[in-house]
Amino acid sequence: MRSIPFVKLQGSGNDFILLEPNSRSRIPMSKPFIEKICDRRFGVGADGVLLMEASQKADVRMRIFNADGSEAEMCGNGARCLALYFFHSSGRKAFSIETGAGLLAASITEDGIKIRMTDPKDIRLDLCVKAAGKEYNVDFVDTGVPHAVIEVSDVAKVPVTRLGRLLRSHDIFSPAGTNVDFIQRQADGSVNIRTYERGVEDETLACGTGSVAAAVISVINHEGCGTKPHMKHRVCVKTKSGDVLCVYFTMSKKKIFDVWLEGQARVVFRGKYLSG
Ligand SMILES: N[C@H](CCC[C@H](N)C(=O)O)C(=O)O
Repeated sequence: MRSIPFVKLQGSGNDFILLEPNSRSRIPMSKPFIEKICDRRFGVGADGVLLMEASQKADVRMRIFNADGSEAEMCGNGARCLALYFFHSSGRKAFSIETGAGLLAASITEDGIKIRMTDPKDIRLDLCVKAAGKEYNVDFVDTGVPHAVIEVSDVAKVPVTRLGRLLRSHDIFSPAGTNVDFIQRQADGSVNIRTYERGVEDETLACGTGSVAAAVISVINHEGCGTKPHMKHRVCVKTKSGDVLCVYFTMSKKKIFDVWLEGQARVVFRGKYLSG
C-alpha cells in the first residue's frame, strides 16, 4: 500500500489531481493507475491528472493525463490550476510553463489566472460531417489540442454525450480524435459552450482550450477573418458550470495570436491517495 500525496484543484469545474513533485518518483503513470485515481467512486475522482516536472525551456513543465489514462498535449484549465499551485508554493505571480503543445505564460491577477495559450492552428471551416444519418456543419481548430466546434441555437438542448461521442471518433478527425464543443453565440457576442472531452469521454463542466476554440470560431464566423489589421477581441465564454472564462486574442489577416485565457481556479483539498 503506497501513500501518494496530491492536491485536488478545479478550474471552472474542470477538476484535476496534481501529484506533488516529491510523490511522483514512487509511482508509474500507468493507464490503470490514472483510471483508478480519477474514478469518482473508487478513487479520488477528477477529469485528469497533472504532473509538474523540471523543464530546460520554462520555469516548469506540465504534463496532463486524461481520466482514461491518455496523455494530452496540453490543457488550458489544467494550466490555470497548475499556475495557482505554483503561485501558492513559490509566491511567484508570473512564470512560464512548457507543455506538449508549446510554451505558455501564466500570470496571477486580481481577476483570476491568465494563461497565454499557444496560437490556434489548423483551422478548417464548414466541414460537412455525416454521423448517425445526419449531416453536421463543423469547424475545426487546434488550440493546443484538437477541437471540433458546432454552432447550435440552444446548447441546453444538445445531447452532448451522445453526439459528442459520435463526432469525437469520426474518421475525419482520425487518428487523434478530437474534443467536441457545442456553442451558442449571444447577441452581445458572448458564447455559451458545452464540451465533450476526448479522454474524459464525457461532458465536462468547462474546457479551457475548448473555450478558446469557441471564441475564435465564433468571431471568425460572425465578424470575419481579420479584415482590419491587428483587431483585438475579448470574448466571454459561459461554461456548463456557470463560470465565465474570458478569451482575449488579436486577429490580423487570418492570423490569430497573443491568445489569453482568464478565469478562476481553486485548491479544493489536499490528501493522500492509498494506492494498493
Ligand atoms: N481532454 C483534452 C485535454 C484537456 C483539455 C481541457 N481540459 C482544457 O481545459 O483545455 C484532450 O485530450 O484533448
